[in-house]
Amino acid sequence: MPEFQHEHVVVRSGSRSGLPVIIAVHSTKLGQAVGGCRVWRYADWRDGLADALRLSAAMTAKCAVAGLANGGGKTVVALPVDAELDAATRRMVLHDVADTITSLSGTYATGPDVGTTPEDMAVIGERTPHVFCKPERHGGSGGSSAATALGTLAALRAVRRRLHGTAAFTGARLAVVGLGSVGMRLARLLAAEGAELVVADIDPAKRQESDALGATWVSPEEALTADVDIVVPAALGGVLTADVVPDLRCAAIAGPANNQLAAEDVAGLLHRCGIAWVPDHVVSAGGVINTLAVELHHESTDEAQKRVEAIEHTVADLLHTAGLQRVTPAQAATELARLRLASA
Ligand SMILES: NC(=O)c1ccc[n+]([C@@H]2O[C@H](COP(=O)([O-])OP(=O)(O)OC[C@H]3O[C@@H](n4cnc5c(N)ncnc54)[C@H](O)[C@@H]3O)[C@@H](O)[C@H]2O)c1
Repeated sequence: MPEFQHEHVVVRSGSRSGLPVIIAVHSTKLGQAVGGCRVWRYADWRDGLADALRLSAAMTAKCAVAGLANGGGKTVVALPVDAELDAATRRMVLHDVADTITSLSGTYATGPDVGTTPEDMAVIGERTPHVFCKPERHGGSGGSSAATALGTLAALRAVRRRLHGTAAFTGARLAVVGLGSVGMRLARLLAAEGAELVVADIDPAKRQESDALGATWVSPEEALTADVDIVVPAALGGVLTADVVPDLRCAAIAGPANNQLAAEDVAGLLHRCGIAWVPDHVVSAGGVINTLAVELHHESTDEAQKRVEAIEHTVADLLHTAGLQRVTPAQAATELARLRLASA
């Protein structure tokens, strides 16, 4: 039986919506647990619970590796597969989430995630102060995609330096898979720095802007297996399967998409094939770093940006340690998180 590693897990029927509201607090060893609020459809509410357990543990690792004085948590509202939330029901759900957060006495604060927006955080904020990323007009720092893109760029600089001895992107070849709010911002930043881009998205409407950036538009499968220096997964998880690894032609993979590995052991497989994979929780930490710097520590946007850009050093150190100790960057990140938690 797997060990129960969470400090506190609440599952309750929302008193207004009747929907399952799940909050998993994985760890408060380093400080208040933080993690987004996912409102998503599940075949079984227990799948939502499994998501909350897994994602809250990943938030603990993310905060620890990023050097934040926070722990990991996650909210999941498990909707039935056929559910459509009208505006009134959505408010009820968000107030149910807020009351569940209140019941945790400040040990956990939430923010946006899949299926929620900064506007939703303002609704949660009507009933609890423990919420980040409200829109700026409501006193929050808004969405985190820009900081996540900037942090990803910083991570890619470290990878680029490790591969080619330079952090400049001129002439570097990268494939960005997924041109959503993070991926498109990142593609713009990379194109502005002279990178040669291969890009993909399942939404053909993204093609026009990518053409304007001078990127080569291909299918998502072609982008993943493109002959480039670095593949940047920036869409959904599970893209790195054991089957796809032999077809990969890149030297490294580093992107913000959550849960890129279809199974844990794919990290070892990539390593044996000579492909450096940087864990997504390290690459995508820019959003949470920026939010906490601005909203919790009241730092200026410049100071927050410097913290986000420091992801370059975190990734450089992990790649260096992994090389020295002959372990995967994922193992090096796990060990770093373990040490930071142990010394808390
Ligand atoms: N937004 C953030 O601040 C943040 C922070 C941490 C992690 N992430 C993760 O980064 C990833 C991207 O986040 P986002 O906010 O840009 O999401 P988004 O929903 O704005 O964009 C996702 C994009 O991927 C495309 N897409 C979906 N399936 C695809 C496929 N199979 N192949 C190619 N493209 C596909 C979508 O059409 C969309 O354009 C997600 O995995 C998210 O969980 C985001």
